[in-house]
Parts: sequence; C-alpha cells; structure tokens
Amino acid sequence: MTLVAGVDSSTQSCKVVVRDAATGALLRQGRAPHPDGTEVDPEAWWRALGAAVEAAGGLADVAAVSVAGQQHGMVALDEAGRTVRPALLWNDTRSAGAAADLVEEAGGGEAGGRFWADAVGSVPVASFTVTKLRWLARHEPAQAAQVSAVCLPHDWLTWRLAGAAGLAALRTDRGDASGTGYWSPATGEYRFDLLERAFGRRLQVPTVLGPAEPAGVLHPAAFRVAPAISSGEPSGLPWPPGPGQAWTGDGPLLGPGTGDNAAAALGVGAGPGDVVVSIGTSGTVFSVADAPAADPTGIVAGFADATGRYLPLVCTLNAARVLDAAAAMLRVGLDELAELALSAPAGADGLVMVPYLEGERTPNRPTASGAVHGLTLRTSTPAHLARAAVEGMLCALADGLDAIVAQGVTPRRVILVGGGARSAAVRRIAPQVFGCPVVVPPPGEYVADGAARQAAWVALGGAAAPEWAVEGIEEYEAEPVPAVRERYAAAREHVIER
Ligand SMILES: Nc1ncnc2c1ncn2[C@@H]1O[C@H](COP(=O)(O)OP(=O)(O)O)[C@@H](O)[C@H]1O
Ligand SMILES: O=C(CO)[C@@H](O)[C@H](O)COP(=O)(O)O
Repeated sequence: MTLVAGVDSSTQSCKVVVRDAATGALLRQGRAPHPDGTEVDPEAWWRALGAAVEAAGGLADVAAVSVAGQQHGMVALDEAGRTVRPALLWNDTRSAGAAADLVEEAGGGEAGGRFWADAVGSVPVASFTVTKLRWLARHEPAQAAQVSAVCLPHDWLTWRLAGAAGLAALRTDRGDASGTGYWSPATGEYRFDLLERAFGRRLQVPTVLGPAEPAGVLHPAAFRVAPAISSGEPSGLPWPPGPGQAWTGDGPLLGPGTGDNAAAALGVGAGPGDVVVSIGTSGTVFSVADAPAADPTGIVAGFADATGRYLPLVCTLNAARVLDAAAAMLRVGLDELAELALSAPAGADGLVMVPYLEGERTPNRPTASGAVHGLTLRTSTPAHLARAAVEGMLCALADGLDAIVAQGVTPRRVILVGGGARSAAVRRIAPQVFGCPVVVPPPGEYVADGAARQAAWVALGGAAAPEWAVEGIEEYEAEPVPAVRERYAAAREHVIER
C-alpha cells in the first residue's frame, strides 16, 4: 500500500492525516494547537507540525507529503533565511490603511478596484500579503531593510521540510500565490511592479509550481526525531539555513502544497455547481471555476485552485469564533449553545447579532465592532442570544453565497465543512438562512485531506488527483426563512467603530 500524508497548518491548529494514496482510506492522524494572536513566530508552526506528525505516527513510511496552510500570512526572511519579525496573519487588520492606500494610488474607488481586479484577480484588503508588505515598509523600516524574500505559511513549512536550502529553493503553488496580491491567476505570472509599488523594492519570491509538481524531497533530518521537534529542540537540520542543503537522496516527495481553501476544495472533491462553505476561524464561500474571476468591488476574491483551475472566494473574518464567543458569554459549552439556539424560534423573535467581533473583511469594515439589535424583555434570554449568534454568522456567509452566485455559479449544493460544521445548530439552521439544501460530510479534516490527495497525485502521477470517495454525507433541508436575512440586512449597517 502506498501511503501519503497531508498537513493543514491553519490559524488555530496543525492537523496531519496519513491516508492510502489509492483509496483515500484514513490510517492515522494527529493535531497540535497554534498560539493565539494575529502575529505568530513561524517557529511555533514548525513545533506544532512536529507534534502533529509525531501524534500521527511519523512520516517514515509515506511516499509523499503536502502542506496546506492558512492563506496570505506574510513571512519575511532575511538573506540567511531567518524571519525578520513574527508573521502577520490573514486576520491581522493593522494593514487596513495600507490596503486603502494601494487602492487609492491605483485611481481610487471603482477605478482602483478595477485596476487591482484586472491585475491580480482581487482587490486588496488588510488580509492580503501585499498590504502587509506596505505596512512593514512604512511602520518598521529597520526590519523592512533586512528583508530579502517574502513567502506564505505553507511555502515556509514546505521549504523547512526540504532542508531550507537558501532563498532560491522557496516554492509555492498557484492557489496560495493567488492570495498575495502580486501574482496573477489569469496570466500565471508575478506582478513584480505591484510588489515593488507596495514595498519600495523587489524581493525574492517562491517559484510557482504546477498542481502535481514536486517541491523537493523531505529532508531526513527534518523529521527523524519528531519528539525532539515537539519539545522545541533543534530538528537536526543545519540552522540557520544556507545554500546546498536541499536533500536529493531518497525520501518522501514534497508536494507543492496550497492554501487551505484550495485544499478543502480538493478534500471534499468539489466539482462544477458545488459551493463549499467553510466555517473555521474564517468563514469562506467558494466554488471551483474554469475561468478566473475579477470582481472590482472586492467582495469576491479571484483566487486560483489546486488543480489548475480557479477558486472565486468570499471570506469573512468572523465565523467559528463567533460561536466560541457566544458560548463564553453564556457560560455554556458548544453543544449546549447549539441546543439553546435550536430551542429559540427562527429569527430569534427579532434579535439580530452583527458578528463583527474582529472587525470585518467582507464587507470591508476592518475597524467595526459587533452589535446586538432587537433586545426586548422577550428576547433577553440565552436561547435568543445563542440563535442570534448562529444566524448572524450564517447571514454574513449567505451574503457571500449571493456574491458567488452573482459570478455565474448556479449552486447544485452547498457543502458545509470546518470546525463550525460540527455544531448541530449550524447544520440545521444553515439551509433556512442559505435558502437551499446543505450537505455535510462526516466530521473530518478536509483541508489536510485535500493536501493528502495532492500528495497522492504527486506520488501516483496521472492527469488528475486520484478519486477518493467521501462517504456518510448527510443532507439538511429546511424551509427558507427570508425574514432572517432581511432583518440582518437592516441591522448590519448599524454598528459602531472600535
Ligand atoms: N461542536 C462544535 N460546535 C461549534 N464549533 C465548533 C465545534 N467543534 C469545533 N468548533 C470550532 O471550530 C473552530 C476550529 O475550526 P477549524 O476549521 O479547525 O479552524 P481553523 O482551520 O481556522 O484553525 C474553533 O473555533 C472551534 O470552537
Ligand atoms: O484568508 C483566508 C481566505 O482568503 C482564510 O480562509 C485563511 O486562509 C485562514 O483560514 P482558516 O484558518 O480560517 O481555515
């Protein structure tokens, strides 16, 4: 049996799955937490990866491994390959002003949006790497002066696994490159002029690989002693990295990896007409498309996928953590929160939560705070608040679904994944809010699975990733309740800035 491994280095944790390359059968898995915060030392991801690999029984017997990661995070490296500062993550909003400046400098308003959408498929918001580079150049000139290369979380982990053989050895894929703001999905080329416009000078960037093109071979020192890595001891790799350390001997192949949403699309086997809604730290709504998107309003990001196609995507900053926050406010667990939400009527008798707890990305409201509207004596109950939290989070995603449909996608079905899909309330209320049936694959790690499926493609070769069946899919149907969205639409403009 040929085994492959997939990694999901996401915002809150690192997950590793080991699967049979031919059938996709799950053999082993492991996970480890990431630190909180919107800036993180990449070494913490490396240690979590070591711990998750160890929990998954190691990588000694796999033929290939691919890393999927949270998109957009800025990992800035000096000439020797050391990080010059902690990585700024996709959900760090300090570069909101830089995003606005970049759009303004391109003509502002509609013209600025059109310029960026035509150039790179997306209009920059604070999440995009290009805005973080501008922020770094303007706010931390001393660190900026040390930067020689910029890459993304999955690029950095793949590079470390390969032996970190100098900056020229950095590799990425189309999916993750498309979230930088300086790579065009339509042309498949970097826009160095835009990188320079943002940062003031050119930087080394990873080579963009095709969907099943190997990024190298797993360095034997990288995971020979997984327990040592997880306890923070050196991995055995020479460090700091330098030229000539790439491993060219035998070992598991490294796949190109990809962004976590592109990996989720591979993991659930999304096809034409499937719209995936992922409720993790971020909320995302996306579909696989044959042509690149270029939405000048910036609502839909025109990303690339991990198969050579495209991935129009809407992303909200507030998803599963809205449920975490509501549960904390009500001093209940997540299962009890779901029970409470389901015990209140649809629409929570008019109680509406606008869930901008971390500001918001779509709509672009980086400095907004959340709000609860419609408090009366009747609605001042834990059940109403729980329902309003679930509905508010889903309404924001339903707005995203409308935007994806406006791109010409006719949804055959909505596939619900991510940690938030484990909530019974989310599963049952989603079809009421989305106005269409929702299918939920069994709880699993679909980003790590997508990475594993990419690794299987790399190991087995062929024109496409091997077909892996997803079994045990549940379907949820419910009468749509348009009033929930109408009341949310009226409420969402009424929030105050933080
Ligand atoms: N039963 C549940 N009900 C609601 N939310 C859940 C449940 N189980 C996990 N979650 C939430 O899922 C989130 C993590 O989801 P995940 O997709 O792993 O996130 P990420 O990929 O961004 O790290 C956490 O915020 C967690 O609270
Ligand atoms: O920024 C985006 C998509 O554009 C996010 O979806 C990140 O990719 C983080 O994903 P999670 O950790 O929430 O899954």
